[in-house]
Amino acid sequence: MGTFKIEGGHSLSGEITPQGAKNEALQILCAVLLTSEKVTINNIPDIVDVNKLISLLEDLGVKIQKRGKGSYTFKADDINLDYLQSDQFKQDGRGLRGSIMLVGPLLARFGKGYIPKPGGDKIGRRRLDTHFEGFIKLGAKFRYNKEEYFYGVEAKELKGTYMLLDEASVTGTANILMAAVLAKGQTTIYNAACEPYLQQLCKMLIRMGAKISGVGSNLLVIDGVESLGGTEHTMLPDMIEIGSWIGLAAMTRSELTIKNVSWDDLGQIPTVFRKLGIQLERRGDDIFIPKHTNGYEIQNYIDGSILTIADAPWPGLTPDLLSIILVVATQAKGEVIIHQKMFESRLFFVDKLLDMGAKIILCDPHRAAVMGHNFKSTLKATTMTSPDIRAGVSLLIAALSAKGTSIIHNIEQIDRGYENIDVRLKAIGAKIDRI
Ligand SMILES: CC(=O)N[C@H]1[C@@H](OP(=O)(O)OP(=O)(O)OC[C@H]2O[C@@H](n3ccc(=O)[nH]c3=O)[C@H](O)[C@@H]2O)O[C@H](CO)[C@@H](O)[C@@H]1O
Ligand SMILES: C=C(OP(=O)(O)O)C(=O)O
Repeated sequence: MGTFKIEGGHSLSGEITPQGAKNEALQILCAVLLTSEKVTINNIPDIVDVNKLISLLEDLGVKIQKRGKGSYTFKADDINLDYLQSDQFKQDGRGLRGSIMLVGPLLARFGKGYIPKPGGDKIGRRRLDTHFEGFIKLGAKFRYNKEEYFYGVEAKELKGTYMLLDEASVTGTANILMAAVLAKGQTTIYNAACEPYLQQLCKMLIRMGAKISGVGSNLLVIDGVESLGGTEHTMLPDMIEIGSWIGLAAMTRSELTIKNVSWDDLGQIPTVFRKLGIQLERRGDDIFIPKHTNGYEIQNYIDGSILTIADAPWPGLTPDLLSIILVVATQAKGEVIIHQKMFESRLFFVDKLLDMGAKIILCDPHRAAVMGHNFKSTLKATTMTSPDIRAGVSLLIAALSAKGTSIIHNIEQIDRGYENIDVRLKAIGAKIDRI
C-alpha cells in the first residue's frame, strides 16, 4: 500500500497544467475496437486506470504504438476473441470501471461482448442494468453467470430501435452508442447522458464515419453504418482535475494559474466554486486564482436561505467534484449543504475531516452540512487512508492546508486518476513525499 507524507500549512504558487480527461480516455480507448483501421489518440493521461485499459486492449490483440508522451496509435485488425473467455480476462477486466465499455464495441463488430463485474470506486451501488437493457433492445441475448459475476451479450445482428434509458448513465450511454453506430437502421437514445466525455466520443465516432445527431443533448439519433474508419483524437483537459486544483488553491490560500482548461467545456464548475466565494479569473483559456488572503465567503440564496450544492447528470454538476467542494467549504466563511444524490457511500470520508477538526454534520449518507472555519482554526494534521479517488484527493488538499505532517495511505486510489500528482504538486511548492 503506497503512502504520501505531507507537510501542510504552506502556500503554493505557479502554474499547473491539467492532464487529459480520465473518464473521456476510458471511452475513447474502447472505441478503437470499432475499426480495423489505425486510430491515433493524443493527451492520454498516464494514470493507473488508463494504463490498465491499454493493456487489456493489447491482450485482446490490438496493435499499440507509443508515439510520444500521451500519444499512441491503435490498430484493432486482428482481435483475439478467445481472450474474452480466459481466466486472465476475468481477473484483469475487473481492475477498473471503464472496462465495461469494451462490451458495446465488441458486440457491434464481432457479435459478442463479455465482461466480469467491473471495478472502480466503491462508492455505493453501481449497477449495470442500463447498459444491458440497451444491448437487449438492440437485439442482443444477455447472459449472466452469478457465481463468477460474468456478464455476456451476443447477437448475429444488431437492429436500431427507440430506447428511453432508465437513467442517464455515463458509461451506459457510451456503451450503447458504440453498439448502435454499427447497428442496422436507426437508434434513438432518449435520456442519454451528455457529459463532455460523451460529446467527445460522439465527435470521434462522427470523424470515423458514424452518423449521430443530437450531440450534447439527451436525445441521440444514430443511423447505423456498415463500418467505421480510422481517425485522430485529442482528449480534453480533465475537468475533475481542474476543479481539484481550484479547490487546492483556495484552501491553501495560494495564487495559482491552471493552464489550458478548455473553459467552454467546464459547465457549472466555475460558477459553483464562485458560489463558495472563490475568485476565478478567465485569462484566455487559463483560470487564474488569486491568493485568498482574507478567505472566501459562501453565498446564500437570494431569500437568505443556506446554499445547497448537489450533483446531477450533465449539464448539472458532476458528482466527482462534490468531495472536493466539501473539503473547500470547511474553511469558508458560512454554511453549505452538500447533497451527493448519486452515490450512497461517497460522503463517509467526512469522518477523517472531523478528526482533523472540521465542522460537519453528516445528516444521512447523501447529505452533509458544513460550517466553515473561515481560517480562524486550521485543520489538524493526521494519519488517514484514502477510501476512493476523489475522497483521496480531498484529504490530500485538507492535509496540504493543515498544520503539521499528515500521512495518507492507500494512495493507489489517487494514482488511479491523477498523473504523477506528487511531482506536479511539488513543482508548485507542495511539501509532499511518496514513502
Ligand atoms: C469511468 C467513468 O466514466 N466513471 C464516471 C461515470 O460512472 P458510471 O458511468 O459508472 O456512472 P453512472 O452514470 O452509470 O451512474 C452512477 C450512479 O449514479 C446513479 N444515477 C445516475 C444517473 C442518474 O440520472 N441518476 C442517478 O442516480 C446511478 O444509479 C449510479 O448509482 O459517471 C459517474 C456519474 O457522473 C461518475 O461519478 C464516474 O466518475
Ligand atoms: C468514480 C470515479 O471513477 P470510476 O468510475 O472509474 O470509479 C471518478 O472518477 O470519480
